[in-house]
Amino acid sequence: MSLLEARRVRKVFGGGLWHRSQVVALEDFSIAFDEASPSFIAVVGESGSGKTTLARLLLGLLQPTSGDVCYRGTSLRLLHRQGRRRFLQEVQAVFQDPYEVYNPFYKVDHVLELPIRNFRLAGDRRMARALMEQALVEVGLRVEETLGRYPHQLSGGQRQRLMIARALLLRPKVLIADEPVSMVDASLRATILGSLLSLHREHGVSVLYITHDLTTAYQVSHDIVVLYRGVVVEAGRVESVVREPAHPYTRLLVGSIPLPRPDRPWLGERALGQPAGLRPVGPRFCKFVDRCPFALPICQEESPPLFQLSPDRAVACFLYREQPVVTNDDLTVVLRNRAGTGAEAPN
Ligand SMILES: Nc1ncnc2c1ncn2[C@@H]1O[C@H](COP(=O)(O)OP(=O)(O)OP(=O)(O)O)[C@@H](O)[C@H]1O
Repeated sequence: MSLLEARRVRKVFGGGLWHRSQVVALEDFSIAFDEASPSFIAVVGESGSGKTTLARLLLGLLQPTSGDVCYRGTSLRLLHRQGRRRFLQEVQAVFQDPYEVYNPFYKVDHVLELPIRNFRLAGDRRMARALMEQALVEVGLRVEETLGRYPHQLSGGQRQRLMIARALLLRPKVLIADEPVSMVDASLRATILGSLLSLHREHGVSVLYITHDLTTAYQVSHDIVVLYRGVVVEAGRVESVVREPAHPYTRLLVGSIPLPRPDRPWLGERALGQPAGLRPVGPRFCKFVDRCPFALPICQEESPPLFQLSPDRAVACFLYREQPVVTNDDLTVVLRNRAGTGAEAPN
């Protein structure tokens, strides 16, 4: 049984009488995190692709329109008090702007004291202090420069690392990190991502790293899921997806970033070619059809299922329709087939 699992989760916003205003933020998304085999998965996509919606669904902050999110086999909707408490401890989040989490009237110590108290992590004050100091050191923060200060007295990067320290304190099994480094500068970015990596490697925490930035996803994650307008277009080992992108959208993404790849010239959007000029026909279609230079007539009227390119690689594109279809579009099958666990060194 998975620790945390999304099963064909779909989220539609808006609606009511005005169906035209509906937005399908996420379409039939499945993913699983196993306790025995921790993973480090990046979810990458441009603005509006459904990344934050996915994070909020997995954290139980949003209800799926259909499908379900389960924690240790039980739907989040049906968790009772004790199960919910365990979920809140084992599944932690780090968000883009940690400032919102802080109460400006309390010293930042409060952020660490609260979970220690709520989850009874320490027997006395001395033990609580030791736990706090240990967590700070683990994310590279100096105790004397952090404790005793107010939130505004810390830098954005320090506040973000403090949130990771808080997550670490609770010894979670899964960490959902939604754009954790998009607000910090390049040097801190490496430190924060390093903190996430050591959480994963040294404490066996599964990390879902949500980002619009393919470069950092490539640097830290083991697997990658590429989202385009709420749909998974490609998934697999980050190494193979980035080196040999299969979906035209992934090719576009990879071509638009200056990866440190001397063997591959920077491509840019034009290198992919002009869109084929096909438009959707009817209610179902490939979401990328209007931008795709390789679009086929079938892309106008059917949404492609995930085709399995190799045991650990899948792509939702009719260019690969000769390949077997992944049953139920179940990504978990593909990501579980990864050659090793996240414990091995990523790139
Ligand atoms: N509460 C909401 N009500 C209506 N529409 C919403 C709501 N939340 C998200 N959406 C829509 O759902 C889609 C996916 O949004 P989401 O925030 O998940 O994307 P994202 O990939 O995280 O984008 P960004 O990188 O800009 O944060 C978007 O079209 C967005 O406008």
